[in-house]
Amino acid sequence: MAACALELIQISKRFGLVKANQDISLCVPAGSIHGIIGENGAGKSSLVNIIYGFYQADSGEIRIQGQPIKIQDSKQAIAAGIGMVHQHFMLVEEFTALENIMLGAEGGLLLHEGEQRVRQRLAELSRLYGLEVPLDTPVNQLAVGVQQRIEILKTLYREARILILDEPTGVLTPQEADELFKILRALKADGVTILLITHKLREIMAITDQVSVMRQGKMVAHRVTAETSMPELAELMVGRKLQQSFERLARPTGELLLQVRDLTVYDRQGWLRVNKVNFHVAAGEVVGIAGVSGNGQTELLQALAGILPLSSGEILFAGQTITAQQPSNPARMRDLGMAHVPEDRHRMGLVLSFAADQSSILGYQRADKYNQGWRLEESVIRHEYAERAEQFDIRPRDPLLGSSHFSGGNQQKIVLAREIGAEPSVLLVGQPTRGVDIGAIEFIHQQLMTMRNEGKGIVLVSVELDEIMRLADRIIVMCDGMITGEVSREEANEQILGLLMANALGVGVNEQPGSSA
Ligand SMILES: Nc1ncnc2c1ncn2[C@@H]1O[C@H](COP(=O)(O)OP(=O)(O)OP(=O)(O)O)[C@@H](O)[C@H]1O
Repeated sequence: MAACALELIQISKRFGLVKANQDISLCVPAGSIHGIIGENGAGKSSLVNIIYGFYQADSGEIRIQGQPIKIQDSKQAIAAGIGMVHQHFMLVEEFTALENIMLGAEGGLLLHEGEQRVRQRLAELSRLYGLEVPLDTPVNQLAVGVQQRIEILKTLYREARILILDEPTGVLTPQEADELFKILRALKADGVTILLITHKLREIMAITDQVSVMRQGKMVAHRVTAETSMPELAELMVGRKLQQSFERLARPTGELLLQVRDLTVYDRQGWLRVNKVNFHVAAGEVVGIAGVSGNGQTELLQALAGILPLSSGEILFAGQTITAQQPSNPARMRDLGMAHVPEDRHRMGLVLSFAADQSSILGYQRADKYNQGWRLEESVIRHEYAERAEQFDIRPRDPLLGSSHFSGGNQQKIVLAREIGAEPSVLLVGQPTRGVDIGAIEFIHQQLMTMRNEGKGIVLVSVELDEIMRLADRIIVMCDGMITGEVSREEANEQILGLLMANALGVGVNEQPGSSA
């Protein structure tokens, strides 16, 4: 086996009472792709944040190419040849790709001559590893997959030879994930060492050479990928066998809960995002909305939740008609019985500086049960949070811990527990299991199915086709803001959905098969 490009020796890290990492030892052989898996809160992000200098280990040693090294900040990590692509990108959205890549690399924006040099180098890197990136477009106009390529390019421009990716496919479509894997294989072929954190065992099997399993802060197993299997890894991660199916009551769908007619929505930058969309949701059904991310699904959910204004068309919900002239807002939609789990929990689902129990009532803080005169009823909030944390297995249980201090998957559970706990008649849910471990995915799917079986309506946006096909009764596909098709649960398969996602059938504005009007 090749020498360790990166070696960890008995790394430990505590946050208050939480032992995030306990005596972690790991050797990542040079030029290999090494996976790390583990449940939410197992300590994966903490570990890579230590390697990248965001956190300091309480004890233990890091060695790069056999040499012990102290990494006190990200500058030192970069100088040691380590690059990191975070779960949440670190790009300045208004800047172009080029500006982002240059930012901080050579003291900010360069003179024209310098810029040409940078462009040349980036062109070389792009060619070498298949990293196509439009350099002069502001980042906020680029698809998520492209933004991620910018992050990778940025690390390579800084000469990273060890690349850490923290859940890189959580935000990608299957096609974008395939692209990423091609890039990772090209990097590996060139001798780059890759450390990959993911919840997706299929990805582990497809791309890694070795895999290490973490549980509750400890490293519990190492395997050569070719010598293990998904069931073995799943069991090592959660310490039990997973249930494969859940109860889906065969029930006739009920009354119409939500109708959307000719809905057109522009985003805050003035781009047309939702283009004359028609669909409905009945009681007792999950309507899945599939699509490559960035094709209007986010804005559709936001318009339904009262966050984005309608440009034209109407939403009929709970006896109310919402139009451009008669707009709504999030508080009113909540009062009417619409709950929303936003796709981006960091920006919209939580206030990161709030304690967990405060985040758990966000948006519902005006409800009578939480208020006593002018004051918030803290004991009621705390009691309710304790119940939800127990039910959703939010770890750690501490209601006073800041929301930013929870692991990604546990933050997601806080948001889900709040919105499902509000007992809406329609739940809008975007990427419910992004960053969530397989045990928790099973639990969340079960919760959504229970809501459906109880006669609630669910609009489920997900880039995970497996998830949509598992949960949805009907699947609507969006491309370029339009509905390009609708398939029943029985008809759905990856090929059909893939074709509709690419609008290969060339559906236009006036011939939407998803129309229910
Ligand atoms: N800054 C912090 N302050 C307090 N506790 C923290 C902090 N960062 C992490 N923790 C805690 O450390 C533990 C490990 O968290 P970590 O984010 O490393 O888990 P993870 O395996 O990456 O989880 P996920 O898959 O959900 O992203 C968790 O219990 C978390 O709440």
